[in-house]
Amino acid sequence: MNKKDNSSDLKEQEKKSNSKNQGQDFTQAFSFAELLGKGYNLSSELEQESSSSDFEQIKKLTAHLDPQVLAQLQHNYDQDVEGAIAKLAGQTSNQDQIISGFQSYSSPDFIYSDESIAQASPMLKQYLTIKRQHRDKVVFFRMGDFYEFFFDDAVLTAKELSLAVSSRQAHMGVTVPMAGIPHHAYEAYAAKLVAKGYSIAICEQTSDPKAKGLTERDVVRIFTPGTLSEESYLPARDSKPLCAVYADYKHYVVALLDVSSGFVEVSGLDNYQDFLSRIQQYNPAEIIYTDASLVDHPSLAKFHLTQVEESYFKGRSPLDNIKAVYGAQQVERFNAHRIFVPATGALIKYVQQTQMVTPSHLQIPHFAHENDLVILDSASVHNLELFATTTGEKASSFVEVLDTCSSTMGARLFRRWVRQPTRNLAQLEQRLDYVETFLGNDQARNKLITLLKSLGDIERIVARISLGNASPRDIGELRNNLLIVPYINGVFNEFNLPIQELDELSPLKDLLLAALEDKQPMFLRDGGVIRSSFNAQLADLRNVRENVLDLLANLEAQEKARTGIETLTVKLNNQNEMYINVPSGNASNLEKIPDNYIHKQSLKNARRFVTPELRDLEIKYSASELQIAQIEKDIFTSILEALKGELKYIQNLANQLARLDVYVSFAQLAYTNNYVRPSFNQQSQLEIKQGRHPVIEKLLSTPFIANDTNASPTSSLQIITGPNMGGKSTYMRQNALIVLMALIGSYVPAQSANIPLVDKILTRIGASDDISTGRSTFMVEMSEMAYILDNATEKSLLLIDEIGRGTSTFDGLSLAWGCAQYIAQEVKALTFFSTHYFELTSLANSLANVTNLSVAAIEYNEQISFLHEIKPGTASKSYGLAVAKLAGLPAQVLGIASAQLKHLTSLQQGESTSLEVVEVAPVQESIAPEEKEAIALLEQANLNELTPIASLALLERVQMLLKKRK
Ligand SMILES: Nc1ncnc2c1ncn2[C@@H]1O[C@H](COP(=O)(O)OP(=O)(O)OP(=O)(O)O)[C@@H](O)[C@H]1O
Repeated sequence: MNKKDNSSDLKEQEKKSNSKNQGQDFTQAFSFAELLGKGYNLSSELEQESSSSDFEQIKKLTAHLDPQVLAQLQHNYDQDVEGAIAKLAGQTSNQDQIISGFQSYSSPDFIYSDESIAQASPMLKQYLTIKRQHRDKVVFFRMGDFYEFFFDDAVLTAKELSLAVSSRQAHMGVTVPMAGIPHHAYEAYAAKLVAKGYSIAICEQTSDPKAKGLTERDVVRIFTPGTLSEESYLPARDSKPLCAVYADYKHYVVALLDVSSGFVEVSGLDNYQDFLSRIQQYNPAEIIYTDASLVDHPSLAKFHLTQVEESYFKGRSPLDNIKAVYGAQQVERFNAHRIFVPATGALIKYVQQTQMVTPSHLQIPHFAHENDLVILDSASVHNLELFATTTGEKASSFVEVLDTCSSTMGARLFRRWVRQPTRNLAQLEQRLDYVETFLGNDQARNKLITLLKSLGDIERIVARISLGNASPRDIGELRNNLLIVPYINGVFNEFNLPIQELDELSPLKDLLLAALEDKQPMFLRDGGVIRSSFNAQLADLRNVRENVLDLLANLEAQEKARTGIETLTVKLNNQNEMYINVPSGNASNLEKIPDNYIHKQSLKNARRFVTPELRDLEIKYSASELQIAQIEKDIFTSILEALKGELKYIQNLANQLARLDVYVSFAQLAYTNNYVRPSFNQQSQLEIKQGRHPVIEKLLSTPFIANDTNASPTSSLQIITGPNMGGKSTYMRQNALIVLMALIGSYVPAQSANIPLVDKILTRIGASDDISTGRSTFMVEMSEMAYILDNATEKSLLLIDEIGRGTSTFDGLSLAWGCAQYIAQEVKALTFFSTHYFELTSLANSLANVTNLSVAAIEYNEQISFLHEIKPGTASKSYGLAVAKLAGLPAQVLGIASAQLKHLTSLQQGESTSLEVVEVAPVQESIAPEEKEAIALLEQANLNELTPIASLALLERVQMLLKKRK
């Protein structure tokens, strides 16, 4: 659209606004109101631009509107943007109208060229210069009371945030769409965009907007999906971490940072597949990289990938950044792990660049030692339903069902542990010792749960203090939490074993107790943050404000007594002026006026005076409001500074509380669900007595059948056969989940469990097309299998469920056999291998480390009943037809299938040569005539009229018929 079109748009609006029902045309009026709102706020700058004819037009157009309608719309717009927009969207019925004419708009690259910037008006020049540096972000450009969006950003925000888009004068022949939001509502809008995966640059006015000339502007904060610390952008019980990835010729590195808590972890992997798995495990909200080939893999396509300059990762900058944040001591530690430097340094720089401060809350990086890591491939995370079920539902996932943490800090730590199981034995035993201790006293544990439930999110408050966006409410919350800590320490004494006490941070607590009012406002500007008792000047000023009328009354009484003028009054007017009023009708009054009264004003019936004392009070009173705000601000800032100095200790306390919460919740889980403490071994032995599936047992309404597991290097490959629906997948998953639970330090659902410290849990369960990468079911299956065969070791745990289903029977069987034999002979990992190919069970005849297991089922009268019991040996048959019957397949189909099954069996035994079409007569209704009669009797009975006796007779007849049927 060019300028001509644009002005014709405005003419069209003018025409509409002149029409009789202009007041009812909400949509139209709304956009005028919006324009007007912008016009007011932009006026000084727009008017300075020689070519601001559009501004003139806006003024002209809005002048036609009924002022009342306009005022109301303006008010709606300011008070309730969301509501006004929703109303607008509702009335326009379709979003296209809101962005009329801009659907296919795209601003050309040349508008960011030097030439374009040179030709732009001053304000646009400023905008383009800033936007040129932030092309990949939506720029929130502050203009007066609004944040404005221009060009593509305007069209994008109009679409994503349902804003009305207008256009200003064209630049270089290119239409300039613009949209805007009121500044005070920006958080909600920004949160929406960030949730949709956009990055945002907030550009503020950095010089006084009232001063002459162009207001200076600069980007003060960048929001990206992985660098958020504000509560409104983050899920409470999970984190949105940032990852940096790097590789040299030998190693792959993933560095993780949770900006909202300061947690940093770096892992080095020696192969690309493990590197990919590690990223999946972390599930970052954003990944930064410089080398594109490193992230060019379909499994990473779902992540928000941000390419940064090479200097983030290379040269001196990374080490300098590490030094700036952690000091020389940590640099030495990094010297021993040089490969960790680039990615860690890049993380720090990215946070500096987006938050515009050097973060002081980053925790000492945890180097994930390769010997401690347990790799979970993405198939395991998916198939073990750790964070969502395979159908995408969150509520019945492992973490949701087992998260009983009392605080959000604990809930996030629990999820982090689930993502990062460990095989560091000392660490696991220490966690389990705590769980055991807390399990030891139910009453004390319940007290701890109550206390932990009242905790706020200290971890995130620490991050906000460090990044400079902590609110008074945050600090009030911190104070309240510090008050709880001594009580928690008190409960520790009730347990049998000694528990290290939490640091109560008493000096800090005392400071906050003394300084902060009991209740804190959200914003400092709302006032009432600091206690009067904390600062004498503040007390004095508040006293003046709150007690001014009393003070004046006292003064009045005092002056009356001193002067003897009975009718004298001391007044405060609307302009905050104070004076002594002496009625002048009585001459004796005037004679009594003392020397220190200074004449202020003479009225017809009175004279007004001030005294030095009264003037002091007046000055104090007028200035008190601003002074109070200033004093509160100064004190609050100094408190924040004090807290920054103690950040490490507060963070340490937050970490301790989070861990405590997880231990207590593990103890509570163990108590309510009858879990047991696992033991560990390095010999790849998995021995579980009466193991259960931790999630299914909680969701089933019927009792869960517990099963034993005994796998070791002498029986490392366990082939499981049995009917569909028999419980094979459940059994395999339960084994993996029990191992995983043990490797995060939890008790496990079993009577006893001896768990191997496995290096990887790799899974191949179920078949699904991967539409996103265009791979067929069979291709996905084979790729996953290839990864497993390539990466599994003797120390791994493998779950393989029905490999070879997506191709012909013989191909499938041969492939399944090949994989099973290779795993048994070469990989030697502990493997649960479920299959419907009975042929595979004969592997056990020739390979010593292969064991056969089967799921028991009973078939009676063509009905199948599942026992869900796992037993040694091979299943006698597959019961596929019985299950199909259960599922309701037509009887005729079952008849054909049954005949073909017989043929196939004889074919295998060489008795016949090929399959042929089988004719099966339409199956007669399997229902007996007696049953039919019984049903008809029940159907026809009028229950409203049946007497009790007749009902009994009917029941008797029905029962007799059913007994008679064959
Ligand atoms: N041990 C158990 N105790 C109670 N119910 C169970 C048990 N194991 C499985 N089930 C129930 O049986 C259902 C089917 O189990 P599962 O999916 O494990 O069977 P399967 O043998 O793997 O079947 P298929 O071969 O068709 O994949 C489960 O959803 C669960 O409700």
